Amino acid sequence: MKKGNSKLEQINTPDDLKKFSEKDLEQICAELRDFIIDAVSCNPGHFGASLGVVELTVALHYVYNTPYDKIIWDVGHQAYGHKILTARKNNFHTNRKYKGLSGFPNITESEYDAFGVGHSSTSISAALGMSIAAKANNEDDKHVVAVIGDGSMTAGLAFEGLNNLSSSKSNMLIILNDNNMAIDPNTGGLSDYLVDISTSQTYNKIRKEVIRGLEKLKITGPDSRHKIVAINNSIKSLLTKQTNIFEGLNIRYFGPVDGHDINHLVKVLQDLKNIPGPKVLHCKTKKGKGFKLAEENQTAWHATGAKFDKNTGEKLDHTSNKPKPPKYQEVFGHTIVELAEKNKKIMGITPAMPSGCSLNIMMEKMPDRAFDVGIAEQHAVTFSAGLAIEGMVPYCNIYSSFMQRAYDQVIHDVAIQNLNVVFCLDRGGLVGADGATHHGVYDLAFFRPVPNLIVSSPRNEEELRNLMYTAQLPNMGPFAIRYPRGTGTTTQWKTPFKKIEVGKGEKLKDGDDLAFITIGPLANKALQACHKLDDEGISTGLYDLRFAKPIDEKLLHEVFKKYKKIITVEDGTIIGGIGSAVIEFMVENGYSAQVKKLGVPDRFVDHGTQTELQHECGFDKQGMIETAKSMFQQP
Ligand SMILES: Cc1ncc(C[n+]2csc(CCOP(=O)(O)OP(=O)(O)O)c2C)c(N)n1
Ligand SMILES: CC(=O)[C@@H](O)[C@H](O)COP(=O)(O)O
Ligand SMILES: [Mg+2]
Repeated sequence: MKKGNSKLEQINTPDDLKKFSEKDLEQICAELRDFIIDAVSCNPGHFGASLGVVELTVALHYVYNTPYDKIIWDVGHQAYGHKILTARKNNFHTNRKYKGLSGFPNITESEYDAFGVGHSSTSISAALGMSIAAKANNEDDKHVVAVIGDGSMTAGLAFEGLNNLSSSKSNMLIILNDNNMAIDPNTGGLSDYLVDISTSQTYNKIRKEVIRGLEKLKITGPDSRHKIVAINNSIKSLLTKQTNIFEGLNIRYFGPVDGHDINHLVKVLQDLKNIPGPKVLHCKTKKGKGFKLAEENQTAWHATGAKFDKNTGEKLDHTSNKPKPPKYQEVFGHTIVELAEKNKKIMGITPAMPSGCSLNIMMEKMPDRAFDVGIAEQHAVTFSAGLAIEGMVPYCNIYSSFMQRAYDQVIHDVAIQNLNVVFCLDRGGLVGADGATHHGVYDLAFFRPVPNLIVSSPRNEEELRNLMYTAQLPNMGPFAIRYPRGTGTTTQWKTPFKKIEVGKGEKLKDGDDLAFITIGPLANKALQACHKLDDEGISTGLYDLRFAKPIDEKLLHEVFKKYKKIITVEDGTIIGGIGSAVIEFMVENGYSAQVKKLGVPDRFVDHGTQTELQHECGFDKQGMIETAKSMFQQP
């Protein structure tokens, strides 16, 4: 778009947008789409979802009086257009960067971000709360809109919201953004059902049969036309009620509408503003709309890991061509297949993250033994419990931060019954650009108090394999293996399986003055810190716990007998993690030492690269060295 002709250039807030006439909206949508493509091509982030809701975004801000009216974007990975139209266009280039804009709506960032999101399926419940609060605050003119995708609609939480909404007097609107995709193809009956109500096959089929029946009874004809229309209407309302899940719940259903027809969307939303009671607008959209490659390969373009050429789509990944270590998720994906080939009881479960956690490798090779259960973390855990109680060995892979959803199921359905469910917690630790909602930093602290549960974290890829192998050996019970986002350290990871003794840590280096106690891959950075400190005259030891539970008491006795200065290091909260465990051990066993805990402090950590965030929290190599030195400077 040439300078001067651009309308988007003149828009900084929704009020600016409203100054344009409806006939300008198509051009504004095209410019907004280009802006998103341009921005994400230079600064990687979520992509397809935002492209798919460009028209919806423009229509919503055109029709509603934001920020007074509330729009709640479920998950929030589709809200780039919303951010650009709400006073953040000029710093959108900082999206997901350290100290820059958040990749998700965030109430501290903008008054237009009505509710903080990142985890899915919260929008209906939050919108209902906000709409009831509006009534209580005498803001009867306030509109509340939840925008939720078909994938997010599969979660139990969304249905809990719907159930509550159905018996309320709220006027809120749910926009069901149906692109028939989650990150991977959406799974389960709901997505089929949405296709079904879109084409209204059931309604049309029954209607035709009824009309044929009436014709046979010879009550059709010109003079009985009005009767037929009346019968037709009552059949329609009956059938819609019976065949439409929302109508069946007393939530009026409108649609499906073409979510890319901006002018029609504006009209529909204007009409819906005047319709009281809870309602759903079913909007059909295409994920990746307007960028051919993203339309064709929606999973790969859900989020762009690297910069790309916006004309060709070619990824501009300038890292060297040397063989790279695999990502931890890939080690999981290949190893589970190897183990499942040997142990026929092994099954794989993921709640909607098959390509994210690499269970897709098993799903392809063993479709009857690997399941994507939709965005349904709670169900994933209890489903795994059901498999385990009948003798299967389920590997339930859930991103650490999404596991927060299923805590009760871990305790109630798995741990109390001591079932051999293997929890593979991918994305343990600070994850980087997704920020506070996605950091997997609570798992060590929330799993440690659960009886029966083994809590482990491998130092490298080889150990991940061996822990996965160990977890399926007889009489193991619930077994959690937590590993980080990203790559490990070696290309030589595919070694023969070896059992790791449960609860056994490892001394990695001997020293005299100070000991580091770590868990997970941070041991590798701690080792570098040790060498540097040794060079500078502080003789350091290094101990990798490997298990947060059961903790290696023998190893800890050895440490506390030898050292009076100890630093614990973990990529997790310093409250409740291994630092806390070590101090508990010290107190319970009557030792005294100066112990410093490094890890995620007692506050929420925003987004940035993993390196930047570890540095900010003070548990990178430099933080370890500085903390160690400071312990020798203090009286
Ligand atoms: C509780 C939870 N589980 C998993 C995810 C990971 N996740 C993010 S977006 C997404 C798919 C969402 O699909 P949909 O709602 O249809 O949105 P679309 O991307 O199709 O616009 C998933 C599984 C999440 N954010 N929150
Ligand atoms: C929005 C969301 O929750 C996911 O798209 C998440 O950002 C994926 O993270 P990974 O890139 O670590 O798979
Ligand atoms: Mg979708």
